[in-house]
Amino acid sequence: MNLIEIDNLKTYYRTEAGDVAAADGVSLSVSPNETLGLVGESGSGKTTVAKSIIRLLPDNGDIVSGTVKYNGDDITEMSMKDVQRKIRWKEISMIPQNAMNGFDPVHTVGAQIIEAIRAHEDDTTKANARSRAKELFEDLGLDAERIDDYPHQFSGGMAQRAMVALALAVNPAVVLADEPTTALDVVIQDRILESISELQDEYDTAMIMITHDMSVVSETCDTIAVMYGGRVVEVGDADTIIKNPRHPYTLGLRNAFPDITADSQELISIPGTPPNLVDPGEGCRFAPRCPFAEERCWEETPQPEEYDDGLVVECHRADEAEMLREEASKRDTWKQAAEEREQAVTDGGPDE
Ligand SMILES: Nc1ncnc2c1ncn2[C@@H]1O[C@H](COP(=O)(O)OP(=O)(O)OP(=O)(O)O)[C@@H](O)[C@H]1O
Repeated sequence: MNLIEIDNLKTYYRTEAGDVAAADGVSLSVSPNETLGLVGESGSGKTTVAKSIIRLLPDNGDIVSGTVKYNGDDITEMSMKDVQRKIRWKEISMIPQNAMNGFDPVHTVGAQIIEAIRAHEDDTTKANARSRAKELFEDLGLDAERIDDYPHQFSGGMAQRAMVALALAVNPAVVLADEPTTALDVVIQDRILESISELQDEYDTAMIMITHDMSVVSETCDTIAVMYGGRVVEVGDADTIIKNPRHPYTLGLRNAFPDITADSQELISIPGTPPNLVDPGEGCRFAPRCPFAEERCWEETPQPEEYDDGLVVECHRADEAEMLREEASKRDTWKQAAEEREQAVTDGGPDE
């Protein structure tokens, strides 16, 4: 049974330029003990999806349609009071992008973890909560004595680990981890990911791991959802997505982290820029950057389709995956497409 079930979620930000369709019809699900990796370039809508789940959107952000069900209850329909009392932190916790911002600077880190534990478990004594906080610190490779330090006394990596401790302290059913290891060195990154997965096994926690780094997801995730321009363009089993994806965008992303695949050694970035989410228009949002775009890709928005490898993909040409994989592994494919596009823009300019 799915713990979290997101169906056709649309979350928009109101701006002077118009509504930014940051999540534009996102459907996803997560079950207990599953780790779902949410990947995609900056601005693709990953954080928006996570913040929508626990209703932590900024003032100009609105869930305009769709549902987010937790254990069958639609979080989007709950009063904010109920979300705060019953869901946020207790059932679903979030490790934010910048851990330092997650802590209150005037209280010690330990005091904040102890308070979180006691706020959700009325019968836990302070001493018990304290020993649990210390245990978590140790699990995460932190010196247990440091729980009496203030947040500013921690380095970035330590604060990040302490944030993981805080997020896990209340044994939530779901943890939303937003780039939990960005800006940390590789050794600490590995250690954090390892600790998270150990604790996850112990408590059967489900996790949504947001990252732009394909190598992080390859190590930790069971399922991967690839976001582009506010939509999930490809989702399925992590191994399959990493080794044999179908969407050209995933193929492009994979090229940027060549160490995760044996057959592509070159580091190739995807030329072009992400779409404008104020008025994305008809057609595939990736078409302007896609080396394989045909006429219909510009005109018809591809709908999600499931293939026999279990992948659900939004691409008109996903059934030609073998050819796409072969061609996408060549630098020239991306370079030529970008050059042709540039030429078309020049040719198509206003007539003098
Ligand atoms: N408060 C806001 N007001 C207006 N637009 C916003 C706001 N927050 C985010 N956006 C826009 O919504 C889109 C999705 O942003 P989001 O932060 O969800 O993406 P992301 O994939 O998590 O990126 P990153 O990895 O940089 O966090 C982007 O175009 C972003 O500029």
